[in-house]
Amino acid sequence: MSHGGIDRRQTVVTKVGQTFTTIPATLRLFFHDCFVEGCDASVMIASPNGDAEKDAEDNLSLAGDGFDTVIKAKEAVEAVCPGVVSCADVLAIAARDVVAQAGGPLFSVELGRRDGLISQASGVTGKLPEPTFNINQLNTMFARNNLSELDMIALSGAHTLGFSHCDRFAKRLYSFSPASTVDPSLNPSYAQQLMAACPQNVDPDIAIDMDPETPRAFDNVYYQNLVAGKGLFTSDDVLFTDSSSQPMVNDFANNPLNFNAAFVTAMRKLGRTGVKIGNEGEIRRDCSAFN
Ligand code: HEM
Ligand SMILES: [Ca+2]
Ligand SMILES: [Ca+2]
Repeated sequence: MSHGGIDRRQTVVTKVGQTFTTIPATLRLFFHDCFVEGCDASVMIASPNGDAEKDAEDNLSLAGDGFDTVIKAKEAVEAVCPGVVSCADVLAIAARDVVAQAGGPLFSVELGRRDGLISQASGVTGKLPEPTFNINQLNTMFARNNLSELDMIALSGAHTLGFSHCDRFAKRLYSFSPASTVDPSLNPSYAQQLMAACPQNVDPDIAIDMDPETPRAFDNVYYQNLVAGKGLFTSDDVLFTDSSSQPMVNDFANNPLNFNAAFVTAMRKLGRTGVKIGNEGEIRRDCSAFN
């Protein structure tokens, strides 16, 4: 591998050493980039007017450590071979690297993406899944990005890592339905645990581990949690409660290697979403600004 590759990888390793959040933040950033305008680093653009993709409501919870990782890794690459590797490719590689650093599968990523020329907050509306989505809404949105139900279930396994703010699931604890304030599909002791961590009117900055068992390990415990009624969002929970997707959740819960293989396949497919070539894009010098 070139020195550019070594320096770039070292940048990610150093950043993870400084803060664990680097790992989930970078993985989620890749997903949010690919689902809006394709994998083109459109999510990285900073606008002085606060109207870029990253300013959209659905992107405000993207942790700064993800952006920081990509900007630093790109600088390391740029120092050795300027103008060759796009920010979109650096983001895809960084997402791969953080999965491996958390103990997940190692895999190669396809390269050659160009960086996009558009980044608008208004363009995000309706492109990203909501935690309240049911299985049909999830399947429809992933299918629009050429991802199958199996890919969707495997990619949801990213929730084996990282944090969520309380407001994203509070309704399941306090105002689920007229018949039951707590979502009956939640494991009762898990619901208690969530209520203790997220009392009503909690500080909106409080975030909790999405995987209550192994929050720092990229593993198949996410699926074991779903089987146990410990899926944090409705969009997680439905993967097990829906009869069409339940067999795949059981398989991933029981066979970590099947999960790893499906995750790698789905990440590669995700990385092909709306890829730009030639004059459809550019190789940005600075990931946060158009050239
Ligand atoms: C299936 C539909 C999905 C929904 C509805 C969803 C929704 C969410 C929500 C609401 C959060 C919490 C954000 C916060 O409060 O800070 C979150 C976090 C996260 N999501 Fe997803 N997500 C989905 C799929 C994915 C996919 C496909 C990936 C990556 C492959 C991903 C990776 C992550 C990661 C790593 C975090 C933790 C971020 C952090 O700790 O900074 N998610 N997701
Ligand atoms: Ca994008
Ligand atoms: Ca885990």
